[in-house]
Amino acid sequence: MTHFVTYDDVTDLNALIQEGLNAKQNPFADQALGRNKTIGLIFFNSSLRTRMSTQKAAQNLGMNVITMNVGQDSWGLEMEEGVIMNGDKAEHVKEAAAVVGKYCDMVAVRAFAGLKNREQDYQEVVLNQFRKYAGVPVINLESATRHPLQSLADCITIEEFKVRSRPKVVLTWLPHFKPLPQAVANSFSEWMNHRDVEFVIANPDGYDLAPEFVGKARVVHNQDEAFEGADFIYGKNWSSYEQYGQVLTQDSSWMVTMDKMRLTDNGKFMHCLPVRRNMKVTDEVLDSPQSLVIEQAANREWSAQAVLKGVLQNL
Ligand SMILES: NCCC[C@H](NC(=O)CCC(=O)O)C(=O)O
Ligand SMILES: NC(=O)OP(=O)(O)O
Repeated sequence: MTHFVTYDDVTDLNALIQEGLNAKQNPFADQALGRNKTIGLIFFNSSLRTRMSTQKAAQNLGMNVITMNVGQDSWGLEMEEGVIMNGDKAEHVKEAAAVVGKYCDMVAVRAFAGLKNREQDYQEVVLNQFRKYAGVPVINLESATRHPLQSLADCITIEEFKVRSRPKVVLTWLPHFKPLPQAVANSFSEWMNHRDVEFVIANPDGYDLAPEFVGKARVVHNQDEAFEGADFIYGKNWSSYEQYGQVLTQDSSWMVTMDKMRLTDNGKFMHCLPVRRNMKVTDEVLDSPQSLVIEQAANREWSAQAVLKGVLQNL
């Protein structure tokens, strides 16, 4: 693996899932592989899981880790080419990425969607600028349109907990008062489209994801109908793609409750976290044995380790 930015960087998903499961069984088997190698973790946005699990995975592989929060620890970075830099950004990504690439053997970047300009967000400017100028492999820690380390952890979790060979997996929109990115939902859909699952997306009118991410999924606008017989309920809020970045409704009837979970076939509840309790999903669901959110977050370590191993092997 050279870069890990989209699903297209994966050559064999089953093998990558197996790598994650192997790492979970034997975390320190590849300690020698990352010796004297350094990963830079660059954050333009907040993080708990991605930051800690990626650092842990790198350390399990014997790597050194340098973490930086852009705009707090470092200078603000200009992304646009050819501009007069007379604003609040003191450094251009051309120099910054190139310099980081000198200190690090690979660079991992988190840069969320701005949710103001759809074309700009969907061009993945920040990730692509790092790819262009860092001169080392780039790993996506959640970009404007995708969160592939999350999706790999989700695949691992579904593999571990499925009770039938072709489970029914439902990605459902949840209510939230803030506009959130589509990245987690896009990515989950992209990856589920490559799995042997019955995949359904449930969202209110006006919240359909971009067609290239929906793929062959069945989209329904009735949550109860989607939940019937489901094995996995994957909850996430996202702002509208059509009316880009807008909150069109906060309809609380889309919150996941135990009554909703009873429509499933003893289904499991998944969410990437952080989750706002009793707004997106009730305490009762999150605190029940049907919730997999902690196991899912734990699998972020093994997902990151599988990917970093693949990149190290290709250096
Ligand atoms: N990395 C996991 C999700 C990150 C982000 N959530 C958030 O920003 C939640 C913020 C809040 O609930 O205030 C998102 O939806 O893409
Ligand atoms: N799920 C996830 O990416 O969590 P963080 O935003 O805390 O990293």
